[in-house]
Amino acid sequence: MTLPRALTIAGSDSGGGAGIQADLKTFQELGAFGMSALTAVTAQNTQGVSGIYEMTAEAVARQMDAVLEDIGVDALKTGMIANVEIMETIAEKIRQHGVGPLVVDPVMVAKSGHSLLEKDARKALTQTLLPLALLVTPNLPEAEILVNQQLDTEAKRKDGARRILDMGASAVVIKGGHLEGETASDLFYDGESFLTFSAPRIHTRHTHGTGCTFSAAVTAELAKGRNLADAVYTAKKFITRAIARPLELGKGHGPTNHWAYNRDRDPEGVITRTLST
Ligand SMILES: Nc1ncnc2c1ncn2[C@@H]1O[C@H](COP(=O)(O)OP(=O)(O)O)[C@@H](O)[C@H]1O
Ligand SMILES: Cc1ncc(COP(=O)(O)OP(=O)(O)O)c(N)n1
Repeated sequence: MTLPRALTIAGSDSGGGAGIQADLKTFQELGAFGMSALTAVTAQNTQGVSGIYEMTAEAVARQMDAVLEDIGVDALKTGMIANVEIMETIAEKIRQHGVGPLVVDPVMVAKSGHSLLEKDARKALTQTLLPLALLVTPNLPEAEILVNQQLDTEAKRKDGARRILDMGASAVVIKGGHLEGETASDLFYDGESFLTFSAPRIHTRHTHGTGCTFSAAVTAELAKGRNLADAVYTAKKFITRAIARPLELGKGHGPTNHWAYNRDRDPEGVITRTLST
């Protein structure tokens, strides 16, 4: 038996809702064999981050070599990267091993407000990893930082998406979890067409790790050989179901429910995919 192989290069969330833990749970639920290269250990729960312990760049390089020289990957993603040295090492290893497709989740700040990427590393992201990415998945504040502009209208978000592609990524999804309104709409652009993936907004405080889970789901689907737009559609279904059935864990912003996707079917037609110019 063979399984599609997916690698996450990201930080550990001791609370299990985001980071490596969310990625591996998502890979498993979507039928991919999950592997990891740890960039940092965080002491974290539903109430926030109380400690960050970065790996050395050497440790990240050795983990990637170990996986890529032996097992190989069908798709990979990055999440929390912590600092410029680790970022440059990851880019170098991806080029050296010639692996892809790559999904870059440009994690900068946790919802609890804690910084997960040093400020000087934000600029480095556009020069190192974005040019290697098949897809980059910023949330709205991250997209605004990448293009250094407020993206408070759809027209501005489309312009922002074009500018992110100018930085070298092949496609982008600007995620809509931070938008106001009754739908959670994610804007996809691949240089040819804009697609909006929308789902009803779920009113819950348990949205810790939504971005990690979403990008991991895209990665698992790419590992299976799905095309990019279909991979994003499945990821949207996965995250919507995971948010819709909260586990009510912890005293703060609890994790989403990775278990729900395969066991708790949403009504047909909840996710819409709209083409626009
Ligand atoms: N309350 C919500 N209801 C429905 N979907 C949501 C909600 N919050 C986030 N999402 C979806 O979860 C995914 C992750 O988005 P977002 O929360 O913006 O990312 P991040 O965790 O990186 O801030 C997107 O598909 C977004 O539309
Ligand atoms: C270790 C680690 N990595 C990434 C995040 C950010 O996760 P995200 O999916 O953006 O969700 P929130 O934390 O913003 O809810 C993290 N917190 N920890």
